[in-house]
Amino acid sequence: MIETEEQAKAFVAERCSPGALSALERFASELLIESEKQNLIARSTVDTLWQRHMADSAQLLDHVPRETGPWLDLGTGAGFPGIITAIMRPDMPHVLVESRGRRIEWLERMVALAGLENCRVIGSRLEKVETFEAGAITARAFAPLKELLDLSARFSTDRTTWLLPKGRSAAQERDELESPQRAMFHVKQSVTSRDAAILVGAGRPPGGGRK
Ligand SMILES: C[S@@+](CC[C@H](N)C(=O)[O-])C[C@H]1O[C@@H](n2cnc3c(N)ncnc32)[C@H](O)[C@@H]1O
Repeated sequence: MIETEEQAKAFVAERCSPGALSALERFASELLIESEKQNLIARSTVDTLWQRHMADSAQLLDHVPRETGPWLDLGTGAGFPGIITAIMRPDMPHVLVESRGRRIEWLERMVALAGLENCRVIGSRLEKVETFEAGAITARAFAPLKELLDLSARFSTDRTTWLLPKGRSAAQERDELESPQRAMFHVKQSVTSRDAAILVGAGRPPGGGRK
C-alpha cells in the first residue's frame, strides 16, 4: 500500500520514462497553480496529490494489456486519470471527454504543454460524442455505475477493458447490477487507499455496445 508522497512518486516513476515523469511533475505543479483559480481537486488532497491523484490514476495501467487502445476517459475534469495515462503511454491514443468550459480549457492547455500528440480533448457532454470503438474505458468519479454503463456502453466492444476507480462503493455498485452486467466486473484493491477499489471489467454490457 502506498503510504507517502515519495512512495507514490516512485510507483509512478517505475511505470514510465524519465521524460514522462518530468511531464507529470510539470502537470502537478501547474495543477496546484490552477487550483487557486478553479475548483479542480479537493483542498484536502493538495498535500497528497501524488497519492490521491497521480498514482491513483497510474495504477490503472497495471490492469490492462499493454497494447490496449484507444483509451476513452469519461469526465476527465482536472485530468484524472486520462491526462496521466496519456503522458505515461505516449504510444496509446487517448480521447478525453469533459463538458465544463473552464475544465476543457485547462485540459487543452495541459495537452499542449506536454505536447501530447496521442491525446484529444472533446469538449462536450458524452451523450453528444460520436460513437467509436474504445479499447479501454476509464472513468473516475464520473457517475454511478449503472448510469455510467448506460451512457457509455455504445463505445464498448467484446474487447473493451473497463477501469473504474470507485472508492468505497465499488463492490456495492457492482452487486447492484443485473446479473449479466455484474459478471463483467471484478473488484481490485486500490494501491492508494485500503478503503478504495477499482472495478475492472471486460467486454460490452449485454444489450449495449457494439459487436
Ligand atoms: C467529479 S468530477 C471528476 C473529475 C476527474 N475524473 C477526477 O477524478 O478528478 C466529474 C467530471 O465529469 C464531468 N461530467 C459529468 N457529466 C458529464 C457528461 N455527461 N459528459 C461529459 N463530462 C461530464 C464534470 O464536468 C466533471 O468535470
